[in-house]
Amino acid sequence: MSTINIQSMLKPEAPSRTFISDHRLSSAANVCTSDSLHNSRGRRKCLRKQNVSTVKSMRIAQPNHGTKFDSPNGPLTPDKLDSPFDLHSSDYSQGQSPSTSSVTRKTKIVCTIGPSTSSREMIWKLAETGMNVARLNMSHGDHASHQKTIDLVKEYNAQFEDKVVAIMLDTKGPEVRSGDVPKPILLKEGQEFSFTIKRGVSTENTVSVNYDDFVNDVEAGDIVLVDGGMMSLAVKSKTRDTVNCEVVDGGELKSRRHLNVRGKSATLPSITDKDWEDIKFGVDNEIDFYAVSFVKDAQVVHELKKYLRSCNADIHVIVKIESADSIPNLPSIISACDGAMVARGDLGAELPIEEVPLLQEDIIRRCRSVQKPVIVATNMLESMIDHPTPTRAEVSDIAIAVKEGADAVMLSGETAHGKFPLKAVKVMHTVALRTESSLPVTAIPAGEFNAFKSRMGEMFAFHATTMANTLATPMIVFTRTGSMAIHLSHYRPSSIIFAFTNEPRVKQRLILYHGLMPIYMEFSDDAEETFSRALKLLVSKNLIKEGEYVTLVQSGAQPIWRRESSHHIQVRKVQG
Ligand SMILES: Nc1ncnc2c1ncn2[C@@H]1O[C@H](COP(=O)(O)OP(=O)(O)OP(=O)(O)O)[C@@H](O)[C@H]1O
Ligand SMILES: CC(=O)C(=O)O
Repeated sequence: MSTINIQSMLKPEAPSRTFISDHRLSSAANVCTSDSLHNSRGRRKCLRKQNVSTVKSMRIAQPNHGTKFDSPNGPLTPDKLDSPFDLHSSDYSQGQSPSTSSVTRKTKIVCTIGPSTSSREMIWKLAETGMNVARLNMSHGDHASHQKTIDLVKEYNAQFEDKVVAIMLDTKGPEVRSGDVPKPILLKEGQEFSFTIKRGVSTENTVSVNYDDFVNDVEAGDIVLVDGGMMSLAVKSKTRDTVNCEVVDGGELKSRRHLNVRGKSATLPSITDKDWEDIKFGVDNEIDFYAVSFVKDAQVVHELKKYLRSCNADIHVIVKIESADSIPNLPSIISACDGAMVARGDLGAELPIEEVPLLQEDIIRRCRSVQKPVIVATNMLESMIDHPTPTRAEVSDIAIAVKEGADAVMLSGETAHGKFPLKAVKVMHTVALRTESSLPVTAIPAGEFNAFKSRMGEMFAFHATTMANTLATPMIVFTRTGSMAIHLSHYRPSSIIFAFTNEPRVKQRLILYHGLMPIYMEFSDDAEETFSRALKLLVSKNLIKEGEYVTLVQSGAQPIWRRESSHHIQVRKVQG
């Protein structure tokens, strides 16, 4: 076992900017020297000599850009990858579950549950294929149908200590929609067409809209988008109750279609009366996350959090960035929330579509810098709603989100009402896994060094990550609040992080974070006994092997065995 203890960590030498060069991590005993650790033969010898070894001084290498180097656990590049080329469409038609180990995938998968996937069988298969979070879209379905899904997910979760699917309730928000039409209205380019706030109108040149301020919000010259841009109309004039347009891009206007005005957000409150009812439904069911639609400022997040505190509900708030008005307020919104979703559908309707990739990158960067999870959503495998294979552009889209460091990627219609929901999850899994395997071992983002000096948990997470990366070991952390696991996830170690917690809600929540595999376990007062049980459990589940080395982190805001020891990072060999 190699141990770095806190007393020796309090006076680190000044680190360099982007990597530690010849950074000395000293501890009480001197068993392995810097040279022996850096030299692969020496390192093996040293680690073989005794399973318990203490790191005296260690050179931590520059970020490894693709070069394999030896470690006690073998090559650093992941070796357990599924082949990206082993997809056979016949294996993944609806109802068949491929056996996919999602253990080594770090980017999480959110699946929207809908008619294609709401059965018990499909929830099970989605979970086994790689779903980490089940999303309930409150724009569709009713409480009875969503209740059924929640119960099924909870039934699944109750069977496993090392598997979990979190539940995310996505609010409908202040959506503006056209009214019901008995049959689709054909819109032709150049034709005049009007939206009226009068109820129940459906003629070949006018349809109702469900939002009275629509006439006040739009001006001549605005562009109205239907279904996120499938059709578009230019506003020409308006009266007290009607907006007159000319069709720019035509199509078939069906019932209750989503309307956006390019560059403008509706002046409706972000949380509507229906949303409050749905939020209460979420509280009653102890769901894990709200995805709040059309957040425009931090105020709405504060309001929701205040309500949740008043109900004593421990539910995290993910803001959906999809409203034009949210963009100038991104810093305060991200500071107020618990995580964010890049909701590219509405974002690309309210803002010019060419802004979407840039905003995606910016939102991911902002969330990562404050250790909050970020989800990239919409159209990721859109063609798989109808087809068994994705387009190459869709595959690249997933790869880009993974490279940008998103915690999660999301499927919408693909799993809600698509023909190939399991295959879509499998494709997402495989593409994410393959992309992750190509990423260089993390360089710590510039600017991080100043932050961790004053924060013990972050400092430990940083050094533990550097050690685990250097030695190519999985990480194991024990956490009550989740905070240390989140710090570790932030540094994006090259291996998976097994996060043991004795809090079921923390287990549920951690599944959204990059690289974390949360596992429920009771903690005893005896740290050694708890470590030993944790290692046995991982071995019994084939998650680690006997003889393998693991990096064990014992730290965080509330160290669990405070009386027994100080903060520790240990490297130890898994014993039989
Ligand atoms: N619970 C549900 N019940 C029935 N259909 C659903 C449900 N959830 C999703 N769907 C269907 O899956 C489609 C895609 O889901 P998604 O979550 O992307 O909806 P959306 O973005 O709100 O789309 P839309 O604007 O069409 O409502 C929806 O348009 C709907 O047809
Ligand atoms: C997910 C969602 O709501 C959007 O992309 O608009």
